[in-house]
Amino acid sequence: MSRRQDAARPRVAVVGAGSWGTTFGKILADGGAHVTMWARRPELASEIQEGKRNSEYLPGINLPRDMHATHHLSEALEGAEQIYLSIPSQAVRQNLKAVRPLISQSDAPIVSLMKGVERRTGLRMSQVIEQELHCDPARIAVASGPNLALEIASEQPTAAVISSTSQETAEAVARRARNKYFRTFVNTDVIGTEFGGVLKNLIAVAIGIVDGVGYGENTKASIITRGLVEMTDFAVAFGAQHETLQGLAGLGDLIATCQSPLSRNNTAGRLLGQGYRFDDVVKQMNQTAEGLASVAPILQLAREVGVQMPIVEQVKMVLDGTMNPRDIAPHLTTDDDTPQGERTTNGQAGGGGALWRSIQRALDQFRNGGRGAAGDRP
Ligand SMILES: NC(=O)C1=CN([C@@H]2O[C@H](COP(=O)(O)OP(=O)(O)OC[C@H]3O[C@@H](n4cnc5c(N)ncnc54)[C@H](O)[C@@H]3O)[C@@H](O)[C@H]2O)C=CC1
Ligand SMILES: O=C(CO)COP(=O)(O)O
Repeated sequence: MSRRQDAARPRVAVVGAGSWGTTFGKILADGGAHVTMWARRPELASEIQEGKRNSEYLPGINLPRDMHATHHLSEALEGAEQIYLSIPSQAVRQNLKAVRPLISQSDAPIVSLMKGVERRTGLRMSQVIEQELHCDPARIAVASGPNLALEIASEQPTAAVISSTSQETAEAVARRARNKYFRTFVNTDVIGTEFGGVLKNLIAVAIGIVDGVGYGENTKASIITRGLVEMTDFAVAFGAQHETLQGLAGLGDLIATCQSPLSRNNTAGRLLGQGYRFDDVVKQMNQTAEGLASVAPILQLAREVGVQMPIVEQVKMVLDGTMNPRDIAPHLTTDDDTPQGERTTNGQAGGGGALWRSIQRALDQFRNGGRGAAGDRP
């Protein structure tokens, strides 16, 4: 590609050059954008810029020849029409403080690729972005779904959902963030989409734990199924749509993360199940396992709205060293003595659920102006 052709392409910035940031940069570049990655470490920026590799996070992957990288934030953000953020959730606020003065003249959409909540505040990443950048929520989007970085970097066909309270923002981002191997749907349920990504990490830690102990498929299927109920109850209590949790950002991501040894949350859980202590697990993980930091704030939020999360509670006890990993599986309900009904939906269960879903669909179509944008609706 000539310099002139390169300059004519829409510019986007990706802040964070770990496994997901770099993979998303590749998605965007393969979709036709002029991508500049920001890497915190100069040596990583130069490996991407010069060698078109990120050997620490994406071994064996060749990055697009026209993908750029810098360790100067101002260079990465200059002229960006869309800005994607992919840094560990606990570091987002401090990084946004550096981003803010550099984009004061810009109204570019800000897209969160992260799947954690802030430990100190319990806030979702879109809320932290809104606070730190003082921007209209309609400018913020989040991307989520069954998106194990290394598989996508190998160009295996994958779907994701882009969510924003503004349908227009969601569609603009979804149009940019797609290519022949990466398909993006849209929705306007930011709460459900973000919480889906956060909560499936906690269930994936539980799955890792029982895997590490040596339990088999029945145990894992039981935890995945009951885990989805916990995820749904929690997210709906905070205003999410039930259906979002059945879609790519909920069930889809839950399946991928719970099944794959590529998942860092699953891997962290497996080490705990094998008997490693929490501190040793953290030392062994050289990549981000968001679930470990999200457990405590999620349980705090659950208590505030009166939602019971027996599986997540047990994950916390294993992390704290107060429960033997072997004991996690039998306690799948909150009350082991009294048999519970197998409730799989929230308050709109039964006949009301179908009616509710058709009302939601009608509302969605109305919001889309009858254009039938590809919503992520099962
Ligand atoms: N890797 C994956 O398959 C996927 C990850 N995600 C989410 O993407 C987010 C980022 O995760 P990954 O890229 O996987 O993590 P990673 O561990 O691969 O990379 C994190 C990057 O952030 C940098 N970093 C660490 N501390 C920092 C700080 N204080 N300030 C600035 N940069 C810092 C690291 O140097 C590294 O480049 C997480 O929220 C994760 O849940 C979402 C979908 C898929
Ligand atoms: O979010 C992911 C897949 O969708 C990645 O999961 P891990 O962070 O557990 O690797």
